Amino acid sequence: MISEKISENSGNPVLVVVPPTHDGSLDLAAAELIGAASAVGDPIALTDSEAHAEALAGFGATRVLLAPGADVVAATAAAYDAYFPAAVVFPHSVRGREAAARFAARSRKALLTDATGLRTDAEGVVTDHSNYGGAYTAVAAATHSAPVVTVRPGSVDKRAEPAELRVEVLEVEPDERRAARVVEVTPTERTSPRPDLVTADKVVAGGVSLGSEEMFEELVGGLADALGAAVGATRSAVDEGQVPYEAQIGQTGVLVSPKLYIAVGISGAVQHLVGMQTSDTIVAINNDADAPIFEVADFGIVGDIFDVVPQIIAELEARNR
Ligand SMILES: Cc1cc2nc3c(=O)[nH]c(=O)nc-3n(C[C@H](O)[C@H](O)[C@H](O)COP(=O)(O)OP(=O)(O)OC[C@H]3O[C@@H](n4cnc5c(N)ncnc54)[C@H](O)[C@@H]3O)c2cc1C
Repeated sequence: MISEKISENSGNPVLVVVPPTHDGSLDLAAAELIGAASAVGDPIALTDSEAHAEALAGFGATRVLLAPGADVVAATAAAYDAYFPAAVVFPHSVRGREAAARFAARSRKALLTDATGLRTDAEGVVTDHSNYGGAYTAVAAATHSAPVVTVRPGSVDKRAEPAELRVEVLEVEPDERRAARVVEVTPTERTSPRPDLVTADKVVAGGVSLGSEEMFEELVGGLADALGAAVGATRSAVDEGQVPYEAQIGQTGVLVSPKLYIAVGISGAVQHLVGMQTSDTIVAINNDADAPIFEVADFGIVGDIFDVVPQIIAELEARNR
């Protein structure tokens, strides 16, 4: 059934795998993944849920493959064999990474992880990767077959034009091989009414120099609220108990890529930079003009955070009134 439809398929398919979520909602990265794939070909989305087909076409998937109840890796293999895409794209999320790695190992394809973009050169699909806090950008390509790519959330601005809804049910052979099974899901209780850190457009992050939980909340929280931003932190601020771990940004925290990132009293250690340096606009406030954060900042204020930040908050509050 599928092979009959291959001839109808557009020239250069790129398979976008949208992994199932624990609550059945559509993966937040879907639009971004389809946008990233559209830079190198015609995005074909693979999902386990018919309920998401319309949204995926709206994001630009020229075809939506449905594989309800199938293991995501087995479904990806079936979709690959049907369409021979130029690349197979997953989100760089916990589920996306796990599925991408299993598919790449099983199908013996190159795995290019944490890409910040896809494009083509004379030889085919290449991916961009930002390393060591943005100090180096690496370009990667597979030496054989289509690459399996995971895309960093929030790193691709491109969005595809909406496409006509074309749905196809994929036939997936039952697979007896071992697969990861989610045994239990315990949602973390969100304690803050502020925007979610990972998906926020604006982030205000603070460092250990805030000195206390109260001061962190007053300055970093206050500036975040004046801007409608999420609150982030360095590991040192978390280690000092100024803010919970869920706010930690960096190598051992979350990766963020907002439109605006304000660093309040943050030195700019490489372990922090890896988590935020793909932000569109970075503003740094630090009293040390030689702090490494200024090397990645678009705008810098050399000054004392205890002087500068209350003035910015007062100015924003006056404008918001
Ligand atoms: C394996 C490993 C993993 C790590 N993972 C992470 C991670 O995920 N995320 C992370 O953030 N870190 C991580 N770290 C820690 C990282 O190396 C740094 O120690 C940490 O990021 C520094 O945090 P900071 O900027 O708050 O503190 P500091 O480096 O101490 O910097 C404080 C800054 O505040 C400035 N300052 C002080 N007082 C004022 C003032 N009054 N006004 C203005 N500026 C002021 C100072 O000039 C300084 O630049 C990791 C480290 C290791 C070894």
